[in-house]
Amino acid sequence: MRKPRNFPPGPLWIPIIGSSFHFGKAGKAVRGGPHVVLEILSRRWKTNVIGLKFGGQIVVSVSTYSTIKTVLENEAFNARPNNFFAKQRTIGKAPGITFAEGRIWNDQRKFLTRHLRNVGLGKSVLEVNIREELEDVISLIDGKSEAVSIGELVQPAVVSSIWSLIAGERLSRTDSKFQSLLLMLNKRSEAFDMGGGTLSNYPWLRFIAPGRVGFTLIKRLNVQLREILMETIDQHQGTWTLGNDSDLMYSFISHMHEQDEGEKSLDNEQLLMVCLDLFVAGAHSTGGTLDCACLMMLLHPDIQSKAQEVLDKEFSSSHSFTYSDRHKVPYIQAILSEVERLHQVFPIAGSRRALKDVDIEGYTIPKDSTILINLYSVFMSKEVWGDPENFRPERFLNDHGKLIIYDEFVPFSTGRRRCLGEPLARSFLFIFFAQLLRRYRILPMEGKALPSSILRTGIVSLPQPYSARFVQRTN
Ligand code: HEM
Repeated sequence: MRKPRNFPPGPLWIPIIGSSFHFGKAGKAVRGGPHVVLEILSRRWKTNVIGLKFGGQIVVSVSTYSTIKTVLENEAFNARPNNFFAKQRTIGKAPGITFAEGRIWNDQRKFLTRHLRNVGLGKSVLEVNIREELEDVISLIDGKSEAVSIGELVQPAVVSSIWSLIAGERLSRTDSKFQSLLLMLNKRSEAFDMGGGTLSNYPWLRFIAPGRVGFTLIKRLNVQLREILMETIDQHQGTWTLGNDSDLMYSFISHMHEQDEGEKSLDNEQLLMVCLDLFVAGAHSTGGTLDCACLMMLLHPDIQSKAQEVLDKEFSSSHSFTYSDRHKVPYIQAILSEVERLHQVFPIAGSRRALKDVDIEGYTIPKDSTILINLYSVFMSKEVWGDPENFRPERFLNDHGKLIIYDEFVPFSTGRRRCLGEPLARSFLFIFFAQLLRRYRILPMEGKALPSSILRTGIVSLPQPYSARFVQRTN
């Protein structure tokens, strides 16, 4: 295939594999994931818009804040790629929320935003739920005499919080349903890391090496996840009564009853996919960010000490944190912001698809191209941050110690399709982080090398597994 007319510059296309060879070659020369390679290519070609082709897919990567904002605010980029990866993640035929578009996306987005506002965000229901999870994590840490792998403790807590919002019940960590859900979500994420990109670009590989590209595992996990979620959806269908919107499943069933005669888009399949999308989008991202925040405290003891001084000054040791406490401790918010900036769990924000031919910075992006939004380029911009490679929470504070809101700080993306769960993620991160730091000194393991701050790149970038000592503070 020849490059389309007025296509953005980028590496040479080779028959069948497109830019993969040159992309891979550029990748070998740098340390870091695809976002780093895209940034290098962008500099090499002196452009914010790079044109690529992976297998049969035309891909365009955009970098720098102004170009990214232009793309994210353009309705013509408000769809997601419709490739093999997208089809595999949908289990059945329903689009859910993350891969929905057009009228269904609009409806589901409005419905979910309203529901999350009503039952959760800013309401005590959500905070009670987060606090219960936190107490569980604290009891597990207190029960350990030595190494704590905080990532392994907090990720189940996020899954459990999301489950409570969805199904209105709290599952104990030892509950077999919860254990299966957690295991499957983790394995599914690993399987997509292993094969997601390859399968999207070369879907025919599933016939040749289904095991190696993760296809067999993805299929099996889809069936198992479906069973767990459908069982709970069926229970909700059986017990639903008019006016009971106490959890997301009931609320969705009410919404189903409201849909126009003959309208078929809202059904159990769609509810199943919405639930799965919330787990997939929210669990590893929120858990991974908190894990990173603890790691940064371990690696920067001076910053940890300052954070603890700030917390000790404002709150007693028996204080139970709420999200509104954040206003009293901007330094804690600054630390979390700096973690989100320097260690992005999504260095490439959710990919988009061009709904028509669109001109960006003088280049023509062909209809149906996949657009990669390289947030890494924004967060590592020298022009914006001066010293982007340093972990320096103070950059988020003004001379009066108040939080600075930067336009360029968009870890949850921007535009109409930005993250739906941001307030949930932010409440979770603040309450957990503040309470853990108020209670524990996070220390390295004695006699062991310090853990690395370089993240493992995958669909979500996460810290490499590490252990720390969580020593209870005395005051
Ligand atoms: C630190 C945690 C999180 C980060 C950094 C994050 C970041 C993002 C980003 C960058 C996107 C792509 C937006 C775009 O395409 O422009 C996204 C989408 C999304 N996120 Fe989050 N997210 C987090 C937590 C959560 C949580 C807790 C939930 C819900 C439980 C959630 C639900 C979603 C959904 C449903 C979408 C797709 C929205 C749509 O397509 O309309 N996220 N998130």
